[in-house]
Amino acid sequence: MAQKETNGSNGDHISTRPPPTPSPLRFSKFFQANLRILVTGGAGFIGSHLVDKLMENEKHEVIVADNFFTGSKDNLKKWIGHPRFELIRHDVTEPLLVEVDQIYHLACPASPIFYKHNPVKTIKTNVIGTLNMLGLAKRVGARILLTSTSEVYGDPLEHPQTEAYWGNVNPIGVRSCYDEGKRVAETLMFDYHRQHGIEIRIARIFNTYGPRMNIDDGRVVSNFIAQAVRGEPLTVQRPGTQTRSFCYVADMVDGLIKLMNGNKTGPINLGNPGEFTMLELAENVKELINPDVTVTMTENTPDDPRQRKPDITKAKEVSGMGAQDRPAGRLGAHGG
Ligand SMILES: NC(=O)c1ccc[n+]([C@@H]2O[C@H](COP(=O)([O-])OP(=O)(O)OC[C@H]3O[C@@H](n4cnc5c(N)ncnc54)[C@H](O)[C@@H]3O)[C@@H](O)[C@H]2O)c1
Ligand SMILES: O=C(O)[C@H]1O[C@H](OP(=O)(O)OP(=O)(O)OC[C@H]2O[C@@H](n3ccc(=O)[nH]c3=O)[C@H](O)[C@@H]2O)[C@H](O)[C@@H](O)[C@@H]1O
Repeated sequence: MAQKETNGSNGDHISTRPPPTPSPLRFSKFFQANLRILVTGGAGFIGSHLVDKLMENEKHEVIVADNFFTGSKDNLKKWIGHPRFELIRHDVTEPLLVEVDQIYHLACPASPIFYKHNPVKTIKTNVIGTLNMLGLAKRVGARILLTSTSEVYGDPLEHPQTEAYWGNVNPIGVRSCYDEGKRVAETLMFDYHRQHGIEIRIARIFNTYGPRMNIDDGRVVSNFIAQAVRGEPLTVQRPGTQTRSFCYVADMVDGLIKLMNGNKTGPINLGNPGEFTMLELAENVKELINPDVTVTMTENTPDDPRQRKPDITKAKEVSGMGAQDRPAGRLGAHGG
């Protein structure tokens, strides 16, 4: 079939190839909900909050597929046994056959210490896992959203980062299994979109924080809070002037749902442009939680990005997605 594409830099790539038709099984007599939604990685931090939000809509049926590497059933315990909810222990590096209308593809360890723990598995999850989910989307005619990352910009030489920036990424470093893995995942999404007409959405998520972060997964917000609560020194990795921009998880989930249901393919940056140095963050946590703790400088890890701040102009264009644009206030303002 003839196919025409526009490949604009404004997040609205359009393939004129019609999307695949839903499988007839989707409309079997067991079908009840208006929308059946698969969330891979739904037992994790962001995924479980996304499931909570999706389940609020009584017309949704939600299926979670997760291998529980970094996620936990505990995050979903309030939904286990619910008639509109199913939990499958499944590794996305293996094919999955389910009849769904939308796929939120989150499965991937996100904390640097976990994704570096088994880098070959991490890249398999990003590449083979995304291929499998795209194959599923093609077979059943589902729309698929990938949670990519600000790490696709690597150690960015442009600041703040717009979606048009191609990044500065080390292809052979210890973070490459994750950042290059996500870059390949984005490539696969666009190839399936152009070649097969799959309806795709790509979110480039910037550092997100909130309840259910693993206390011991090494991410900076949970590390500092846990250290402050225990009365231990806050470990700022050198030089401490590196920056990050932190988004509250409820805002992230709203952004993901709006992106999925809007008409832009992305990639679209999702995050809060409020930018902190790690030293500022430590001082902030200290002041809010335990003014008696000290701040200590420790060794950093290779290829740590020196600055990161999203340009969220495009996110704001997707109707009502300004929720991420919180003032660059104190992290505690959300009580998360
Ligand atoms: N949290 C952030 O700041 C952030 C930033 C950028 C991008 N992201 C992306 O968002 C997504 C969710 O991140 P998170 O912070 O909730 O991480 P998380 O580690 O809490 O959740 C990831 C989930 O995926 C599951 N998983 C991992 N490998 C899998 C596999 N092979 N098969 C099936 N399930 C698997 C884990 O068990 C876990 O439940 C990830 O794709 C991550 O790359 C997160
Ligand atoms: O938002 C993103 O795109 C990425 O952000 C994070 O990766 P990173 O920014 O390295 O997250 P942290 O491990 O929380 O580190 C943030 C900064 O804090 C510093 N840090 C970390 C831990 C600590 O105890 N002290 C400390 O100063 C690190 O050196 C780094 O500069 C996530 O964990 C990735 O999954 C995600 O894709």
